[in-house]
Amino acid sequence: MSAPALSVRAAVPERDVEIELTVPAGRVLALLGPNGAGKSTVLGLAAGTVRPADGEVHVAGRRVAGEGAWVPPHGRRISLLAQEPLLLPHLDVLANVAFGPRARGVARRAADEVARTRLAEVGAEALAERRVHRLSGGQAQRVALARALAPDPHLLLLDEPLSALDVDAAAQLRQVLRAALRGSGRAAVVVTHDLLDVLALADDVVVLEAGRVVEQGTTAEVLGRPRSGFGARLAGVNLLLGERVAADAVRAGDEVVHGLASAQPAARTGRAAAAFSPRAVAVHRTAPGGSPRNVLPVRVTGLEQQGALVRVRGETASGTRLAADVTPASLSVLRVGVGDDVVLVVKAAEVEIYDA
Ligand SMILES: Nc1ncnc2c1ncn2[C@@H]1O[C@H](COP(=O)(O)OP(=O)(O)OP(=O)(O)O)[C@@H](O)[C@H]1O
Repeated sequence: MSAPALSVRAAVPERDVEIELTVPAGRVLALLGPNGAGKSTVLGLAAGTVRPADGEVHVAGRRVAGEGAWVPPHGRRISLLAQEPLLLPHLDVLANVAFGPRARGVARRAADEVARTRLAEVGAEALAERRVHRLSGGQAQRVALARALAPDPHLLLLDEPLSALDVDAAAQLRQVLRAALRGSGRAAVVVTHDLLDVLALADDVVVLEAGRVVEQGTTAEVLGRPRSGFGARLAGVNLLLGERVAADAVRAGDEVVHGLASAQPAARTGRAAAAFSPRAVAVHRTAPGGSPRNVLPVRVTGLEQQGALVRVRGETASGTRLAADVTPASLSVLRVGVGDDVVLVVKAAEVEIYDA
């Protein structure tokens, strides 16, 4: 098996970042997390713009940072595609894309050949002779992608590559990126806030919070069974994390939530998650009597339209954020507003319980 494209086990104490993660050869990792979680720091550790105080960084099996080792950015064979295309304004498109191979000593004709192949790959071969200032935002970002791919890097770093584009241009470039990455043998780390990028591009997901990895797995695992608040919001589910008190029940803060154990638990106790869809939740003013349902008191923190439904956002006394998607009609009967105390009600049959 070939060495991982990237492995990081590093501490950057001045940023309170302590990270361990691996990008296997040929795979695409989505790096997710709230602002200030440490995503840029991880990219910097890989690219060589951030030095770890402790630990090691390996790129394609080579130690590029660690005690007694330091390979500067240009020696790492890592390409970056950032929000802005960062093209050289005085060169035409072909020369921009040929620049990386040329800098690695490839002869001009061969470098131009590589550049044309990469431009064709991103659907921009017709732009080869164009001056950079005459490109649209989407075209420039395609060219920047071709430029990033041209030196045949060990690893591609994508730092919110679509966020400066309008919706249509972003959708097009997402497909171009998908074609360039999925199943190509290329390895990449993509920092994004967009679920569509994760779905289109990522084999694996790492979620960072406050400088630590809080969740990692394949994209299907993380979206199917999130184990962090951020992962749950991305997956669009409600998540309560706590201690298992029975095969089918989790204590989270003051609440015990009953559900269906989706798999044989590893143990009768231990950390567990209770997850359920906002669509499975009803909103009441007071707890309804009768059938055995989970009743979760929250204070309403926001209301927003969600397609034909209204999303009611709330927070439990212990600070867990939950959401319910209800019809406008049911909400108008309740007359619920921000700041009100309500109860969210969900049937046990709608709640999935799993180890966390
Ligand atoms: N140049 C710097 N010097 C010192 N601390 C920094 C520097 N850059 C970032 N930090 C701190 O390091 C921590 C991690 O920041 P980082 O920029 O890696 O997060 P991020 O996940 O990329 O955030 P964002 O989504 O806002 O870009 C934060 O606490 C931040 O304030």
